[in-house]
Amino acid sequence: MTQNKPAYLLLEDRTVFRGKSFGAEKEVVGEVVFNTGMTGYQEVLSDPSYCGQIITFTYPLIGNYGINRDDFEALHPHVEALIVKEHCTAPHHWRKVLTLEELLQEKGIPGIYGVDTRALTRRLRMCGTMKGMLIIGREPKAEDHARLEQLALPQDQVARVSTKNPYHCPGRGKRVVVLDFGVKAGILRELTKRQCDIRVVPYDTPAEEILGLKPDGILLSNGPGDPQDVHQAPQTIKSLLGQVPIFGICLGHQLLALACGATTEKMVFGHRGCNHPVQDVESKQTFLSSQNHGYTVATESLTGTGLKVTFINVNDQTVEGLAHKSLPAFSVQFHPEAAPGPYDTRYLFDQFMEMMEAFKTKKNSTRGAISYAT
Ligand SMILES: NC(=O)CC[C@H](N)C(=O)O
Repeated sequence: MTQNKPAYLLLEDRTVFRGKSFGAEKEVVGEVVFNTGMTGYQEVLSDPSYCGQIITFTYPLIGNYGINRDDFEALHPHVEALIVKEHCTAPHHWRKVLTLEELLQEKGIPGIYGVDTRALTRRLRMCGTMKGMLIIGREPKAEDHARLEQLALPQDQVARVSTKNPYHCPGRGKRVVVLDFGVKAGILRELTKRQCDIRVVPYDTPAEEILGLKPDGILLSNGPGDPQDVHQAPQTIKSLLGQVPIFGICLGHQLLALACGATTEKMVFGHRGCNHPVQDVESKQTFLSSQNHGYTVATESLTGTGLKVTFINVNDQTVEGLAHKSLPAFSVQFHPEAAPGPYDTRYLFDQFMEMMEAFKTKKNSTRGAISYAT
């Protein structure tokens, strides 16, 4: 039990935040990012896209409804550490099976509480996300900072979180191959609700193997890290484009853009939370969306790619959605499956279903056509 040992977060810019330890007693290094959601800590903790990151929540009380059996987005959380103002030791909810601290201990994840998370968030907003080191039971030393500066953040997070073996979630409807870059359970849930027959395959599955599964559509999942580190994915997606309808979510959206020749860039502090407004460029309708990303598609790189912008972020005008102008492929930077967050954009899964149906109908009608020699 590590509760109440002094603990420190040392940032790359030498700032130190002091708090107390809870969860596992472990010194870790990661990219420190902030999430502005008021609820949904269990989904956030278990979202594979946070692999390698230390999360601080801007909401001051975390853990007040405990941890339940239903809301995990992956079997094992991949987050490096958690930083909160206050963690609740006596949560109350009828679905509660563990406290937040019990989960952190069980999964070997360290946490710090009692931190001025407002000041930490302001620092990250001003200076951008940066590397951080968690130190427990002793004050940070100059050598720690030197070590932190030298340590490179990992680049293999997708390989770490993607499934090692293909698996099948049977259904009566459309066959969807999910290219797993770190898929959230929420995405599979939305496909299952629509009766899809789902084949989840590892992130590095070759295009021929994917097409060999005879999919009606391909879903490019969310995932951690820099999209430019997933080297073979853009080439695979390029070979699939036009052959089968494609829907990309978050990392999947960024990889679709790379496959079409656009570029991605790192944002200063990213978008992580449940209330990010996005606007449909055509209808001008605004939706609230759930988001978790630190990279974005560079708007100026879209010229000549065949892609058009379908959604923009209302706060900073960054690209939030893309569609191919002539091929059946579209993508969003935000999370239509929510988990956690608002369900405003869940209709995009229906749009994917319609795209698969239209593509199948068109293919069948051209396959059966008789051509006459003239
Ligand atoms: N949720 C995601 O898929 C995140 C995508 C990517 N890792 C980013 O941070 O931008």
